[in-house]
Amino acid sequence: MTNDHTNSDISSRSGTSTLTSIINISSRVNGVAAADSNGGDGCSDLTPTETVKENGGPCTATGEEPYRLNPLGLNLVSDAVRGRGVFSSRSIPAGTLLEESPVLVLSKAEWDDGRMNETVLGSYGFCWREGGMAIGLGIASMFNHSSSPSVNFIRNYDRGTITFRTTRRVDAGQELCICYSADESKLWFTPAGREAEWKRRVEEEDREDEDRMINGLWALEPDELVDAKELDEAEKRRAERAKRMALRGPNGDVSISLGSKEARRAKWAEKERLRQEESSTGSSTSARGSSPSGSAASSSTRKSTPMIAPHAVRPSTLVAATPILPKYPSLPPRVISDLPPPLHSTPSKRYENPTPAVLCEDINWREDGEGSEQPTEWGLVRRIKGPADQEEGDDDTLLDLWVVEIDDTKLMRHMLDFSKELCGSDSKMRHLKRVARRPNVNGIDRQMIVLSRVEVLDRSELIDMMLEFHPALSIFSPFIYSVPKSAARSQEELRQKSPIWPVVYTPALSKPNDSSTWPDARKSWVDAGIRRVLDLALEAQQAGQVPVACFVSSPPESLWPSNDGFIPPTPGLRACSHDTRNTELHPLRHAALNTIASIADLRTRPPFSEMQPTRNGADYLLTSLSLFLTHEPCVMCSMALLHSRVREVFYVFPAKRGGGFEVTEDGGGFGVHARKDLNHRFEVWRWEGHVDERVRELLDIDDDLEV
Ligand SMILES: C[S@@+](CC[C@H](N)C(=O)[O-])C[C@H]1O[C@@H](n2cnc3c(N)ncnc32)[C@H](O)[C@@H]1O
Repeated sequence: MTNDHTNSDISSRSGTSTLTSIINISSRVNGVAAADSNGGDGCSDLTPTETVKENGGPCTATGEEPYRLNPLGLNLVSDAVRGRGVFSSRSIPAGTLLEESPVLVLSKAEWDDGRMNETVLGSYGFCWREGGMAIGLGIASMFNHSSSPSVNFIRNYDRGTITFRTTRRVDAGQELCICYSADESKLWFTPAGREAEWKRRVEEEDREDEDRMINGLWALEPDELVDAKELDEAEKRRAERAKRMALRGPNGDVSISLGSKEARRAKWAEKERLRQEESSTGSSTSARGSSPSGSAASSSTRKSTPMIAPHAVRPSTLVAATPILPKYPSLPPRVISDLPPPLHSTPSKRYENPTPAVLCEDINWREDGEGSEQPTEWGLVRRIKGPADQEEGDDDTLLDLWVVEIDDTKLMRHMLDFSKELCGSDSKMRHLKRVARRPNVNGIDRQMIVLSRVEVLDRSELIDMMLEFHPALSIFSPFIYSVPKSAARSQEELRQKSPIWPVVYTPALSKPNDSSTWPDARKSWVDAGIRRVLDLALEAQQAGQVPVACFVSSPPESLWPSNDGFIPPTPGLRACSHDTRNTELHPLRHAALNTIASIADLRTRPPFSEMQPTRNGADYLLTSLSLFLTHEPCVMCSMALLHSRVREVFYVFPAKRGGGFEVTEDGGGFGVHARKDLNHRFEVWRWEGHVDERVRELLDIDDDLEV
């Protein structure tokens, strides 16, 4: 097949058949016939989905040879939600090169002017250098997205190819996925299985955008108003918002909005209009991924985001940088003498180049737990729960709901539809079955249907809404009923809760609360990590530093958890640091922040710069790493650890005041590592093993010092 032929073949087709052609080309590039060259065992092991054969049609179980894409025995398998994807028909080890796929590169102008986002190719482009876009041939275009990908890709700009390599072992029948974007809110489609979470995020973003827009308009001086109509619209939005707020619970956590689809469509149309206005006035920051072609806006009817695959951005994110920026009232000029005195006496020191990070020595531990250099009386390590863990464990509390009793089966349908519309989006009611059957006093069964949380709607609002939904519902009289606040996490809980109200059963992964069940190898490794930071902190103390130290490392492979979502860490990556505020004359040089900076620095230099990053676009993160600290970190460092996506943290000394992790029974403390309102959680463990009294004294720090 000549190049000319290939090109015309591709451009003359559209949709699925085009891509099937591309795949056939790939097979030939790999020197493999399209038919199975591996003596494979058909598509039965790949159920429940179908295998796509060479002509794009499904392979039936009629003894037909299974289709293999390349010598590794990769298959295309399709399902209704995600479309086609790449599956393995045999076990493939970590680090295997799956394919180096050639790409066709379009410049930014070609992509935008050709309105590619409005074509089928809009979902297939890889961002390329200088704002260009690349369409991958071979299997490149067939990988679906996963947030814990089994395949990594590297763009080879000079060769015009993309290399795909496995990041972990992939078993026969498993799908091979890449990560399009570490931030899933930037995807232009709802990742399968994430619909509920996605809906919640879109709603949150919409609310934020709306706030921004309203506040922005409100902050404009009258003579700066671009258009009086905009002000009207802002006013309308404010009113709408106020109305919706009235339907929210005290935490503002549920939005009950009947017919919200139309509202969202209108809002997005408005955003697109604003975005277009912005790009026509040239004020846009035109980085790819934050500013699609102007033409893309008109495609909003085809799909919500006319953006391209990896690193694409949904429109609501685009508009976050919206045109109408708030204008803050100008502050009175500040008199220099009002300012506090400078924090440091030698300002030149503040901006010294930091010394490059060094890969510190590994810790001394034993797989069998025996014979470490400093055998410890093995101490207990206790898991520190955050507010989210505590809430999940909070199992015996009740929730007040509005319910109705119903015996008329004809009205049942209407009432169920109303209930679905009303409480379907309330995350605090998802654990409840909507109907309960209860024998009443005369022994006759009665049905009850849940409607809403009492704290979200009052009775008269609810009755108005019922009437508006269907006049026949006006005969019902809602009353308050107390139901279990959370799902059943064990069979025992299911038995206890269901007689009160039927709840769903979501068995919890049992998380150990202490180290008693840990394997010896983990005990030995954690012990060695703790010893390392105690030693480092003593050295820091002797050097006149604040005696707080930190060590971060990828855990040895034998200690990796076996759960699906675990992303293997960068092997051998580790760093340590102590607090350096005294020598660097900088108040933010805390041990944890220094260590995060060291990891980011190490990843930019060999050997780590040459390794596959654990996840594209996430090179600076502490993904899957374990971190040891002498002291519970301050809130700032705890947030930095959260932002770095650390996997677990161990520390020895709790903060005397205002640490980032520990929470008190009366609800004090922050529990930054496990909060529902933050987007990452990690495990936190407090070491309660033996620490020499003298060491404790030397490492004691002031009550008020943030570390
Ligand atoms: C580069 S294509 C991947 C191949 C595609 N499945 C096909 O059949 O051609 C990207 C498209 O696949 C779908 N997709 C990929 N990953 C997905 C996921 N995790 N969940 C749902 N759809 C996904 C989306 O429709 C997206 O626009």
